[in-house]
Amino acid sequence: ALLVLDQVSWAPRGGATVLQGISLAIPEGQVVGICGANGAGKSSLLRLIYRYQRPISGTVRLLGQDIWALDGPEVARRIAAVLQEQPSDLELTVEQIVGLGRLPHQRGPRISQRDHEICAKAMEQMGLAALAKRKLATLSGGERQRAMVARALAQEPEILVLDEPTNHLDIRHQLELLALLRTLGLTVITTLHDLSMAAGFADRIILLHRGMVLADGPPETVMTAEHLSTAFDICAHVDATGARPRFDFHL
Ligand SMILES: Nc1ncnc2c1ncn2[C@@H]1O[C@H](COP(=O)(O)OP(=O)(O)OP(=O)(O)O)[C@@H](O)[C@H]1O
Repeated sequence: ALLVLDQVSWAPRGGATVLQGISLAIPEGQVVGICGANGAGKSSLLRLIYRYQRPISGTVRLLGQDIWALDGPEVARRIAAVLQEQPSDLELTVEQIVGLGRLPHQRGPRISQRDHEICAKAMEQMGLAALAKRKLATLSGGERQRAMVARALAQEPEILVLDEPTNHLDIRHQLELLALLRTLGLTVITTLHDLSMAAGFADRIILLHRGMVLADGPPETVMTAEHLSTAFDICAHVDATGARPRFDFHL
């Protein structure tokens, strides 16, 4: 497997355990959706994977190597994270933001022709070519979100980690983004709140519940009425007779 989490636990300093005993092996090219209730630990799990937070026990390994034994730029060349934009990003133009994705690859201060081409392609893929000179502050929420994805693509990673990438996107742009993510041939690990979207998109769903893996596997085995009722503390009904599962939820 490309990425292996072995008995990983995490807690904030002095705080209660947020993630406990997480073991996963993610093969190259797999598209993984992480689902679960608010506070289940989805974003915390992603932060361990893109090496922002260190597990308190267990290891996260990339091709057998503990990611904490790799240096920062090496991790950044191999794992890119798409997060919500930061306030400091807002004054930058789209092409500057996307250019930041090339930083871990640059040897000197100069941006090469190849870097330019890679950034142009990433902006093109995300439908941002016409917005290249615009400051992020002037863009709509969806356009900003697409700029953050373009930056990650410019990083040319092996693993793309995304935290709620469909936030702010209208339904067409949600479908387009998920379709694009599938065509990249990358290993994709993303949190998704929309269960129908997750079921239609991911090869594999990891359903978290109170910091532990409640279910892990193909959408049809994970998205059962029983699992969803437990994970979200609701009454779930799943109609699995069609091409895609249909969900019906009530309290
Ligand atoms: N740095 C931190 N310090 C204290 N508590 C934290 C920290 N990071 C996360 N937590 C707590 O850990 C739990 C899981 O948070 P996390 O953001 O991973 O959940 P999530 O599943 O992504 O939730 P949501 O769907 O609401 O985004 C929450 O109770 C949160 O308050």
